[in-house]
Amino acid sequence: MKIEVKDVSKKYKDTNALDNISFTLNEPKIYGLLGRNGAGKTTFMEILSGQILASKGQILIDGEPPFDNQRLTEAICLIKEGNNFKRDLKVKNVLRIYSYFYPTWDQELADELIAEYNLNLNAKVKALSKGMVSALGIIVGLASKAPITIFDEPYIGLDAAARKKFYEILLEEYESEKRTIIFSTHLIDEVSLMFEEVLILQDGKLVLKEEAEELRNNTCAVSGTVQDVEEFVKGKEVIQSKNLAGMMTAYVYGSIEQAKSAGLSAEGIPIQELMIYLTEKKGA
Ligand SMILES: Nc1ncnc2c1ncn2[C@@H]1O[C@H](COP(=O)(O)OP(=O)(O)OP(=O)(O)O)[C@@H](O)[C@H]1O
Repeated sequence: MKIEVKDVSKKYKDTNALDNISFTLNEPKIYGLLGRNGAGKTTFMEILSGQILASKGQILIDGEPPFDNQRLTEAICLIKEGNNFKRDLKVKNVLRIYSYFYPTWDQELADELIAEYNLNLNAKVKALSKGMVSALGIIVGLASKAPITIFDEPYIGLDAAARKKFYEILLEEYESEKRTIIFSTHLIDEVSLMFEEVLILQDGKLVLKEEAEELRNNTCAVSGTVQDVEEFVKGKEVIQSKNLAGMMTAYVYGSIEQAKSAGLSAEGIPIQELMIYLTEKKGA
């Protein structure tokens, strides 16, 4: 489904949670939505999923706004960090409700995941551990098979092995049937290899939207003497630079090969670091 974000702002009293952002997501991909605390990620995901309205501008999904739009809400599944489910419901009833709600629901996958995460179907949500509540969210998100599936830090309380399993199943599912997956997380290093496109928000503004492959190939950390590095970065966009004892490291848009052929040492920048440098620069 095509997602068009047109001049969207969201204001809460004095806070501009989103400040005039515009972009288009044209195709099913795994998108990483990144940014520091309070950058506006959750606000964006809530507007996209039709849960709240923008103060200005609009989001269109295949040309229609998602708010109060059943055709679209059946096509979007947002799993948040917590509070996804009524606490007094039994797990089996939560799953039943979602299976009725999503026309694309995959019960076989849900059953497989229930077994994988050892979820007690007769337990009430309020009796589950934090990790188990997250597992329930993950099951709903994956089994919904919603054409737009959004995960907002979905794994609080889940241990590393359970998270790894989640990533594996997510990728398997995605490979067998492409859908738009928007993934917001602070554990960027763990998941960044899954991302096909990365969006970074800062203070409600979009500071980067780029194919992950492009980022990997066209950004690098270049190190050498201050003079050599300064010479190399002339005319290039510098994301961040650091000087120490006559040596300099610059994080730039440019290929590793280009830097190496200029006699400098160069390496790729992990997406997590890139996010930090980009948001430092803009915040400075
Ligand atoms: N319901 C609300 N009422 C008032 N302010 C809000 C509300 N929701 C969000 N905000 C504010 O809007 C800004 C963006 O919040 P948002 O939750 O969208 O950020 P985020 O990027 O998801 O942050 P985090 O990574 O910490 O979850 C923050 O300053 C936040 O305090």
